[in-house]
Amino acid sequence: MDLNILEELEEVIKDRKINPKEGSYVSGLINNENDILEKIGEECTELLISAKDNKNLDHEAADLIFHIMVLYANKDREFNKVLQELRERRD
Ligand SMILES: N=c1c2ncn([C@@H]3O[C@H](COP(=O)(O)OP(=O)(O)OP(=O)(O)O)[C@@H](O)[C@H]3O)c2ncn1[C@@H]1O[C@H](COP(=O)(O)O)[C@@H](O)[C@H]1O
Repeated sequence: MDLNILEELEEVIKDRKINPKEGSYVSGLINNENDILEKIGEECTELLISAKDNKNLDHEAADLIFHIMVLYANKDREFNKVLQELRERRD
């Protein structure tokens, strides 16, 4: 499993927060937690529909994970906490 992509993506998201970039999707969304949460709500619904239709599941799951990562960056919370949480749940 390629977990490096999560680290790379987290770095880009954090950088967009500190150094806003013209035309950047992340820069436009970050710092506005209500917008981020609204987007996560939409992405959850899109994931449910795609699962029921058996269509675009990977695309929609990636969208949801990405937006959760934006939320974590906005809260200055390491996404690694999620991975740690899963690790701690292991039997
Ligand atoms: N991984 C993503 C990523 N995933 C989803 N999105 C955006 O999230 C939005 C999702 O919106 P919607 O679900 O409403 O769907 P949509 O607009 O119809 O587009 P789809 O994604 O469904 O095709 C789209 O505008 C996508 O472009 C992303 N935008 C950026 N990234 C990463 O973030 C990095 C920085 O991006 P910028 O901030 O734009 O430079 C990029 O290099 C990418 O690695």
